[in-house]
Amino acid sequence: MVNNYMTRVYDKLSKTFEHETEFLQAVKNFLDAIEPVIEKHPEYEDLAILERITEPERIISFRVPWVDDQGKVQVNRGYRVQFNSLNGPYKGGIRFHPSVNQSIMKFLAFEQIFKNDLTGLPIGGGKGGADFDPKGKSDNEVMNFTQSFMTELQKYIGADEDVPAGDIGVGAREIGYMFGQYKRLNAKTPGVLTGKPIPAGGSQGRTEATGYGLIYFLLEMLIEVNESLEGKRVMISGSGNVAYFAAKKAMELGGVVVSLSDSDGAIYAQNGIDLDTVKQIKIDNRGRIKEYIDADSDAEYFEGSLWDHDIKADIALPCATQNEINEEQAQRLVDNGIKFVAEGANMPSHTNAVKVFKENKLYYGPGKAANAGGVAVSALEMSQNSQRLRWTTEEVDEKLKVIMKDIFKQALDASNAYDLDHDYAAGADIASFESIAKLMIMNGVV
Ligand SMILES: NC(=O)C1=CN([C@@H]2O[C@H](COP(=O)(O)OP(=O)(O)OC[C@H]3O[C@@H](n4cnc5c(N)ncnc54)[C@H](O)[C@@H]3O)[C@@H](O)[C@H]2O)C=CC1
Ligand SMILES: O=C(O)CCC(=O)C(=O)O
Repeated sequence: MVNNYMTRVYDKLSKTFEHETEFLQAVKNFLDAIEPVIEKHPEYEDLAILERITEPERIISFRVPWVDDQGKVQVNRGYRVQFNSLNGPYKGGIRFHPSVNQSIMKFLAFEQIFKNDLTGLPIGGGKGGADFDPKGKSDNEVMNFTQSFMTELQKYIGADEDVPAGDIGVGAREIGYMFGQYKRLNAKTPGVLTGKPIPAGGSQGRTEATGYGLIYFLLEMLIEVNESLEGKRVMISGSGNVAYFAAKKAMELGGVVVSLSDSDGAIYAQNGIDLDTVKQIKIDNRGRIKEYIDADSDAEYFEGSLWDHDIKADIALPCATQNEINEEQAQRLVDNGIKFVAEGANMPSHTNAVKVFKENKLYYGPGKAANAGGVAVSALEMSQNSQRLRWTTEEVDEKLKVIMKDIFKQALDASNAYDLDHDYAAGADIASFESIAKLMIMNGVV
């Protein structure tokens, strides 16, 4: 970053929020990417475009008291970061994970502004969560916690104000409990949350959307350089919602998925993973991925990170969590033949890892663009709820394909316009920033 205005803004942020490492990382990556746009628009400095875009409209943080199965009172901290509502109601998931803090919430909400803009749908950027660890908790404990979380959160959300959904640790079960509690307190329509169970007003295809959308984005990356998914070896990390449905769609389209993981370790199956077994372990029984090797004697299990192992493959799809790939692990991927990286998770590749991908001319699809299918179908769920309609699985999937194709095109076109040689990360940032900056100017000083 050499532009003086940008440097001043970033320096101030890094002094004020020196402990918010993930937030600063996301902002720095973004500013580096949009530098050519700022150079073209010196008037943005007087309009304080960057100061405004990096300051959340508001951050809500709150106490979440609940009672565990032993009758003991537990307390967690909940958050909702309402970052930017220029494009519509704040939209973004709720994460339940012990690592949740203000920095992680702010980075996710910041990314969401641009991701949501790329979908072309009328949704602003937000994110929320709590430092609650669902691992090992009973169904009753999860419900107690979730109801207490919603009892406070419901004061700040609404179908036209802020529409949360799921993220790590929050799936249809948790959204169902949240929606039940919201209705009990407000007696309002379903549009207040997305990712709801289908009978409670959820959309067909939302559960699958992030993983499927990731593969539709990957297909565009492949087609652009005259390649296909057929026969390609695909490494996937994570084994949650995004990883599972990415694996399913990749296999359907001829890819060979050779790995999955969780926070304890990773499985590797040379000839491809059997997804029915994974479904039984991870989705039906909420178990650990290690159990897979009991059912598949050809598979191996490694403790620790998937990315620490030498696995020959063509495509890597990180679908677990932020900063899961560091510089050294990125170099290992390059050395093992990976040519395409598309991110299902949010910011899974550390900044230095992305540098390695770029230096080695890998095709790199950033999470902000590649994983936008989930929030896009959430916005379609909002549309269906407000029209009191239900679209079929096929209708939703068709719309998702069109949206992912369009997001890829926006990233590619912006990369071409600035002569960036297939830099889809910079392209996605530039395309969405240009659109948001225009909107900021139209809206006056807000
Ligand atoms: N659910 C959605 O619609 C969307 C999710 N994402 C992102 O995708 C990623 C995964 O989310 P979901 O699949 O929804 O969550 P999930 O809770 O269903 O699954 C998370 C997976 O990541 C693994 N994991 C968590 N921490 C880990 C660590 N430190 N090391 C290795 N594995 C770890 C977990 O074991 C689990 O397999 C997150 O970054 C999330 O923000 C992005 C867009 C939408
Ligand atoms: O569907 C949504 O609103 C949440 C999606 C989300 O959290 C994400 O895109 O990271």
